[in-house]
Amino acid sequence: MAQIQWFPGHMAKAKREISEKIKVIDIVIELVDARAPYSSKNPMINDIIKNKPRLIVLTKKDMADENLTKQWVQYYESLGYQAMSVNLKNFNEYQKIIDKCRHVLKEKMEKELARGLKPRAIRAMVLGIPNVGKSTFINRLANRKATITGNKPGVTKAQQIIRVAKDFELFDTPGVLWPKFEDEHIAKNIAMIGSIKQNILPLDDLFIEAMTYLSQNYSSILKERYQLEIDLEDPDWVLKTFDHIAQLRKIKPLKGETDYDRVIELFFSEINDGSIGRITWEDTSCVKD
Ligand SMILES: Nc1nc2c(ncn2[C@@H]2O[C@H](COP(=O)(O)OP(=O)(O)OP(=O)(O)O)[C@@H](O)[C@H]2O)c(=O)[nH]1
Repeated sequence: MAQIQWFPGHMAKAKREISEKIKVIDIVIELVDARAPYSSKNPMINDIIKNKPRLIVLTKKDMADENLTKQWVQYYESLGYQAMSVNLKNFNEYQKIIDKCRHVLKEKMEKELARGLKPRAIRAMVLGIPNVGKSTFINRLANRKATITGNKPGVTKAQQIIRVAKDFELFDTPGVLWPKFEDEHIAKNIAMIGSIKQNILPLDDLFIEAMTYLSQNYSSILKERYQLEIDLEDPDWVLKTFDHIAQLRKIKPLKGETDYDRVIELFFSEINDGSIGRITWEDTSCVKD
């Protein structure tokens, strides 16, 4: 779960460090969370990475709504980016990511060879806001086959470039970027996907927002998981929802009242571990810029 507190100083430092590293890489692998593929993007990413080739990877596709994931991949492709969705817990997916990077850079590498330059490995860097799977991605590839290729010019000692395939190298630390904080819709979504601590926002509000969204978009999940049907027209729907879940899950009352905090805790733990079902918190109509 995300722990970073972002201050202007942190943001400037992250931006500076990434801009520096970008100089020695061929491609940026931008990870976003498939459950909120717009809200989990860094607001300044275009400015930070400029025209560097980029692959947008929607992670956690196993936790997201399949149809919406397709829609989002198509959306990013329609903007001219290479995009794909993956489940980083599945090792087979990693090869697809590397293949896609090779595809993106095919022409560039061929041109280099034609100019008489020595064949060399593609060099990539992983970027993304907290909790989108950056460490999972790097660690998994590194454990498989990690050869430290030593310090290269422009790379500080603490940061190594690791070779993960014959023709593919990766920075062993990711670029951690800040999320968009500016509007409530986005703050809610990044809380839902664990990129900011959920308790930064009032949890009861977040619970109500989530239940409203689920009843409008995923009523079948509510029915299946909690045998719950919400009537948003009913002025008492919130209290009824709390009572229903408390009863269903046998949550002990607290001083004769429903233990609201326990219900909220249980609900968010099921959201966080994905046991609630596959949910995406936004479709492409939410894009503003
Ligand atoms: N189900 C599922 N879980 C994933 C996937 N990718 C990552 N995770 C899980 O998501 C959580 C966060 O992954 P990390 O790799 O720590 O994410 P990060 O971007 O490095 O996070 P920070 O260190 O906060 O910047 C971990 O519990 C991972 O196991 C995925 O594709 N599917």
